[in-house]
Amino acid sequence: MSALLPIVIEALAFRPCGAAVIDGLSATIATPGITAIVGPNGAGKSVTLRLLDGLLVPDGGSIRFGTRQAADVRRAMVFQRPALIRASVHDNVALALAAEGLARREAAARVGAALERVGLARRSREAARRLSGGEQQRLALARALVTEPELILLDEPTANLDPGATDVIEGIVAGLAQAGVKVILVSHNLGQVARLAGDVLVLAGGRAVEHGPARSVLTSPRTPEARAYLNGELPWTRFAAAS
Ligand SMILES: Nc1ncnc2c1ncn2[C@@H]1O[C@H](COP(=O)(O)OP(=O)(O)OP(=O)(O)O)[C@@H](O)[C@H]1O
Repeated sequence: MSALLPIVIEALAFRPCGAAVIDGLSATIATPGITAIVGPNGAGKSVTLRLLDGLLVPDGGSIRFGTRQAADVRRAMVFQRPALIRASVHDNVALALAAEGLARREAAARVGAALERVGLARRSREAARRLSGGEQQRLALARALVTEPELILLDEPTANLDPGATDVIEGIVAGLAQAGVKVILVSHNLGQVARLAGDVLVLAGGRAVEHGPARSVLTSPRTPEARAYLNGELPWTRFAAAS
């Protein structure tokens, strides 16, 4: 199979109501493993993930996935708040396979393997809505994994979770990356970014302001926008003070 990498984002624009939400974003994601996208609220991180997933269509620019046609890239996205149906844990995962037309036995095996991977195999008959927040997020991960994605897009997957549940999710995500799945993770948890990511892309105002190895971006950011975000400053305070 031809390569998924590099993912080349070029002059990407998204202007849903005239005003630019994504404003000429360019970046090349060339390394396997986990890429983190960070930046202040409203920077355009979630929209970028949706554009990468194909859920939103850009108004300009392009996203290329190695030598592959975008439509052939098996992608899955996990949202901050998992949208679950009123059904069992098993059926919530099986739903993701509905379009694949698999034989019942094969579908059941795939669902079982995905639930095993996130530690929910024994809970498969329970009602999904009765799971805790952390368990629901693991279920959302299983629903993404069952489609056997090459690229998984995670939008703040641990934003509402306690440290223990966060640790479990981080272990699953690290395992996916080790197994060769390309992961792009949006997170405000900079400790998590330091633990997981190989490279970090910083967005501000719908543009990429910095991109590099996690260690150097997190410890010595080069641009004022990245420094402002990573130092926990409110950017408008900083820039207003400078003007
Ligand atoms: N589908 C959409 N159509 C129009 N505007 C949108 C859409 N999705 C998001 N926006 C707007 O785009 C801007 C960026 O939103 P986005 O959710 O990408 O920010 P973010 O960087 O993920 O922020 P946060 O850290 O707060 O989650 C916001 O002003 C938001 O209201």
